[in-house]
Amino acid sequence: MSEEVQKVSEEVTLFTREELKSRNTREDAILIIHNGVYDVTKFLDEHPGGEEVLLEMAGKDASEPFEDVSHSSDARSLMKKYKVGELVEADRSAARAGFAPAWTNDQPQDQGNAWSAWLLPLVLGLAATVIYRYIFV
Ligand code: HEM
Repeated sequence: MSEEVQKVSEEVTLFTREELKSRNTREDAILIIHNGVYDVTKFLDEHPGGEEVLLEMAGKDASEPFEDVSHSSDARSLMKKYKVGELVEADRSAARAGFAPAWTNDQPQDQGNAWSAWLLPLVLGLAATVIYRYIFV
């Protein structure tokens, strides 16, 4: 089992962003999506969103526009068919914006906000109590 995994990982072709830059033509179109490298040359005609958008992003990182469109799970499994490799470690982007759970990075910030969220009602409550006592007692 572990041997099999080893074998698969050895077969992954690694690319640098630099060498992919020039692969932006109708005859040779690649996309970078979430650190994966996709050869979409044969997919240009079939893409439901049209070939223009793919050609516009060819040779570049299309992670953001890909997520902006909210592609279906069908689209996500279809893209596996066009995967030809991955970016070298040094060129990978750390954030997988579209896939990151919302709570991962925001937690400390949320806790900070929780404090100020408590403070305002507390001060307003105290002020209301003081005013009430001043007027009615
Ligand atoms: C290998 C990469 C890609 C695959 C396999 C793919 C696949 C698909 C599929 C199957 C659809 C039909 C709707 C759906 O199922 O979500 C679609 C729609 C679309 N895609 Fe892609 N796509 C890819 C990359 C991109 C990129 C990089 C962009 C933008 C630069 C893009 C822009 C669009 C647009 C604008 C639509 C039309 C949405 C609509 O009409 O509602 N796609 N794509």
